[in-house]
Amino acid sequence: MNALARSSSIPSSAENLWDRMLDCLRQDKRDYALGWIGRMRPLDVREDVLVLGVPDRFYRDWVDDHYRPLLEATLAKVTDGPVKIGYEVVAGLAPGPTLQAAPAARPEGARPPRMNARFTFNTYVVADSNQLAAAAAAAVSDSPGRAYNPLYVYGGTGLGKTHLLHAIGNKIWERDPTQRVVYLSSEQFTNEFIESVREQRMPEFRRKFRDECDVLLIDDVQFLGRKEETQREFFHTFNTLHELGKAIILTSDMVPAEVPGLEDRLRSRFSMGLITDIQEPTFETRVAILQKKAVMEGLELPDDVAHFIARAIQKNVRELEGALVKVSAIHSLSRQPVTVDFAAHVLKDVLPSRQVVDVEGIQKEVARYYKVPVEALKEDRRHKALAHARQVAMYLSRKLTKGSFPEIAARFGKDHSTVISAVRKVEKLRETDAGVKRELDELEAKLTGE
Ligand SMILES: Nc1ncnc2c1ncn2[C@@H]1O[C@H](COP(=O)(O)OP(=O)(O)OP(=O)(O)O)[C@@H](O)[C@H]1O
Repeated sequence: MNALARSSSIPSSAENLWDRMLDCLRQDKRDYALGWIGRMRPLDVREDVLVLGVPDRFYRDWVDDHYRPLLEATLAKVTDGPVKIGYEVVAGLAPGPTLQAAPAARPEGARPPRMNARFTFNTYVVADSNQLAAAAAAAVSDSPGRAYNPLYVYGGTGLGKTHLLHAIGNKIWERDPTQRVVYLSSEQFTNEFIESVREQRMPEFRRKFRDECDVLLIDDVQFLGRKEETQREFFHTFNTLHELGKAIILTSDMVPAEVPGLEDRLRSRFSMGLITDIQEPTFETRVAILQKKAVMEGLELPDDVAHFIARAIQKNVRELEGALVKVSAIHSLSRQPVTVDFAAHVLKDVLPSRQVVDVEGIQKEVARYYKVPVEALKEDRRHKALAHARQVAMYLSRKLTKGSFPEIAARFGKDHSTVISAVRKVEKLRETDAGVKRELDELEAKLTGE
């Protein structure tokens, strides 16, 4: 029996539940949402899902983007047990209000300015490289102002700091849209401060950041360095919010102690809560991120292509994402299948030439160099020259693609112990045999373009 029907005090029919939800929304003064929500029809209760009828897919996506948290919170109030909202398109239902009309009809329900609805915990891949930062961010969004105040997240460019900052703000706001979440970069804070001074609007500025703020999210806090007046204002903003138990979350590309020109009193304030870093993602994390983003893009991404891109772009998730978007866009325009060759071609301008090296490319180059057929590299023939070429190709595959032994072995139709012993043998030869060293140097130069 499903959770909705389990409790005898709970209405079992979809209509009954829906009426109670609408009453609840009116009582909670959420009438602004009824324009959209009120046009849906309760259809059914399946497992733990209340299924609502919507006129079309556009309507469904809009309602889901804007009202799912409110709908699920309201559903939780009128029933118990884990319950979710589902949608089904029903022809003939009245179409929704126009998009333009919607924000005016629901001003207090609008997402806080500058907040990106795409950056959520659901779309964030957690791995070793960001585990602590993600766990701390989740804790802060569960108990804002109590857990780790301030939370200070630092790390290199394009590694997901801004994403986490938005995820915290989105989660707090989605759970309770009355929470006043203020997000901006430290540069924007500086600009607003300067403008407010110039236009004599400081009381308004202080009201915004001190009185009308429950959660302050400041991105790239390192830009406060050497801005003395702004730092002074920020110091007082920080103290006021902190004393009131309001949550403060900061990101930066370095630890507070290293931010040039940052006053000591801010350094020590920034270190009062938790300082945590985000490291460069490992190969496995990069693959996981690509796979998640591919699902979001609606792109079917074969594993070997994900591995190829993840090997080529190692330091920056933004670039990783950019590469995937490019592959996806050109695939949908050209309808060409997504293969490693296709990705290498599409990304040739994005990737430095040494980065587009893959096992197939290495096999071709090595075969050409030793004047043997490519296919012979994948066979078992023990002819001395062939065995040498095969071992060199395995060694270079390991060195230049950073692929795992089993991955490389699969490309040669061998098992991984064969690749391990080939790599060891060539490593030794490189040190002891000047001829082999020269061959390897020449091959590497050809393959990497260096
Ligand atoms: N772990 C992750 N999971 C999913 N997406 C990620 C992850 N890390 C980064 N991204 C994505 O990479 C892109 C860049 O991330 P973000 O803007 O948060 O980086 P940043 O660390 O703030 O960079 P910068 O210091 O340059 O501002 C975003 O589109 C973000 O969604």
